[in-house]
Amino acid sequence: MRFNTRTPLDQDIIMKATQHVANLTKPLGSLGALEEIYVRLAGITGQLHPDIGQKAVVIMCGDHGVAAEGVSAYPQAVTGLMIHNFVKGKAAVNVLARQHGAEVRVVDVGSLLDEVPPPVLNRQVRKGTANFTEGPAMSVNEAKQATEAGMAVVRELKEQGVRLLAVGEMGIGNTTPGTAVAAALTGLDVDSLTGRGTGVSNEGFHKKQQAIRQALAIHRPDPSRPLELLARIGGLEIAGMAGCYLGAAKEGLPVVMDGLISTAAALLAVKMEPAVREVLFASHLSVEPAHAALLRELGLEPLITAGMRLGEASGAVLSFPLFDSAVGLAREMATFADLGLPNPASIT
Ligand SMILES: O=C(O)c1ccc[n+]([C@@H]2O[C@H](COP(=O)([O-])O)[C@@H](O)[C@H]2O)c1
Ligand SMILES: Cc1cc2nc[nH]c2cc1C
Repeated sequence: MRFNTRTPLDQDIIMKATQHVANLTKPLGSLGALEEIYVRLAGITGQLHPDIGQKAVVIMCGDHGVAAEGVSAYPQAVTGLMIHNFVKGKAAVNVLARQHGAEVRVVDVGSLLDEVPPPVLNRQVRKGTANFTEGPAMSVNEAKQATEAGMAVVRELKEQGVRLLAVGEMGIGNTTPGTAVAAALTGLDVDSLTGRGTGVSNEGFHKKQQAIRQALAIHRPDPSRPLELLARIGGLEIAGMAGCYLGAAKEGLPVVMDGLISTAAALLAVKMEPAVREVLFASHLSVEPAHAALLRELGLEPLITAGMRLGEASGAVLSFPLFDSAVGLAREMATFADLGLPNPASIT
């Protein structure tokens, strides 16, 4: 399957933005990652002064059959309970979204809930994945449906005026498929990639490594067939997030990833459609070891290292003020020309 995306970056604006940021009244390169953010936002939006005013966060939710292996510190019912918590506006991501002016869109692509509380979008493809230590997590068609649900949500948000997006997830057990996807895509060994997720016990940690190893042995996932890989060892919310990134590339919308699971979905989306890489931004560095490996593979540096491992797009939303700062600095700072100097090189 091909997901058509347009070529996102405007090279002419990139050149102008690079020149503009070099002419600001500061030592060359001294605003570090903020300069890169600004230039890339300009390239994606085609605007020398990018409009990222209207922001949204998408939280993809799904349950996992592999939870039956005892791989999480929390019971599976917490996925549904947290969906209700998002609706009440009481989860960490709701607080951060209020603080940083972002709308929260919760999408259920496959939790175990029989009744999905409004205004959560009910896009359940099935009620949780199958246990991937026994068979494929889902069918290729189900993975495709969940991916398309993510693409559709992003299209709607763009139409509603959203200009900067954060993507995250909720799904008890999902650091297990997240790590399996990371192992399959990076080729690194399971021992070095597996972390404790929500804080699983030693016993659970060994079961988790065992489950991942077994899944890789049974399914032999092929990185050159990302949709099939996603169906075999991924998850419904992972597919939904991959669709969000594909949608963002198609719509020319900058999109901020969160931790391990959302970054695994992003690398899958890049494997499906390489142009996705151009619209992706890393926010924080999760405690999960597989997260650093995935970011390395994507060639992206996290902005924040805060020892977080929450998920639900919390790290992504936390980074929003840095994006506003990047754009505000480029818009409001004086240039050397304003000080009567032709260009920064003439100062030395
Ligand atoms: O984003 C991360 O890097 C991250 C790291 C650890 C845990 N999580 C969250 O915790 C849940 C998965 O953890 P677990 O232990 O149940 O696999 C899921 O809801 C994620 O949002 C998220
Ligand atoms: C309480 C709780 C909240 C979460 N948010 C994202 N993942 C989570 C996992 C748990 C257990």
